[in-house]
Amino acid sequence: MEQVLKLPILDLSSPDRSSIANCLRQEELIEQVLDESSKFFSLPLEEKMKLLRKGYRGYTPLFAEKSDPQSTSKGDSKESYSIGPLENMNQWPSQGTLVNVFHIPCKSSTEILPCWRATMESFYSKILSAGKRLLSLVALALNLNEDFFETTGALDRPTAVLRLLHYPAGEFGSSDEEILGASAHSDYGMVTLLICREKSKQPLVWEDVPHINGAFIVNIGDMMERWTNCLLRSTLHRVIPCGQERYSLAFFLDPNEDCVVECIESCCNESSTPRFPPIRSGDYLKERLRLIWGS
Ligand SMILES: O=C(O)CCC(=O)C(=O)O
Ligand SMILES: [Fe+2]
Repeated sequence: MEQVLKLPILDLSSPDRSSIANCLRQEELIEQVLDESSKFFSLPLEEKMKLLRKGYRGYTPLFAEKSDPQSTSKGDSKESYSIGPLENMNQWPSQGTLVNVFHIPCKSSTEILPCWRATMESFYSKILSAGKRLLSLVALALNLNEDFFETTGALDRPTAVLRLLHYPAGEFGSSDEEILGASAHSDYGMVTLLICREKSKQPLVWEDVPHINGAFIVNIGDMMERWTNCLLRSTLHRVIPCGQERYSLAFFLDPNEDCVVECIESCCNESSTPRFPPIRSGDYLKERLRLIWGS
């Protein structure tokens, strides 16, 4: 029998939580982003390869990433395109100019995707403010000031990345090789807001996370787990192929690269001492990304 995980559903649509509520009401925009995303992924491979990932931004082709670096498979059966941050470009020397972030100047892409950049920028700004509001609620839940993640500097030029994901349909592995859409992993940062168009089936040992229209799935990331001394646990998750094409959008809201992530005072005491040494967010992220890309 299929098991579906009963996750708590947080309704943030009360008037005093307007920025999140406004974002969650953007179902039309979300559909547009998914449409624009599918148009991008339907471009010929050579067009997409012109936009190959620089740093973490840009196009990552099929099998180029292993979300679980220990996996012996040839890679995840997904392709992705990562965007962000939109401003303060100098913090990522590899990223180049604003135009390069979107890699749009190639003529055919401009013609095929006239609304692409505007749609992504609009969605990026909205999901960023929703993520920030969500973090203020996390802070309140931890008995901290609402602006805790602002005052630590985490949200001052955060490492916030919108990732468009496409899992093509089809059998990719030989019978003795298990190829997953995304091999098992937890996300690395603070919180991830996830939207998907198709729901994927997980075998019994994993639990199926249902998609609800107009809602995000929220994953706690590893840096949040370190900050809270495991009070908030990061979520191990994966995507298995279900024989159908699948599109999703993941928004990773991670701290400013210079932010030092160390156990929050209210999350440790004499019997629960800090489990992790302080780390600089940028160093931690760089190492985790090096492992999944193998470079
Ligand atoms: O596509 C999904 O549903 C999950 C993607 C994911 O876990 C990731 O990119 O980190
Ligand atoms: Fe993930």
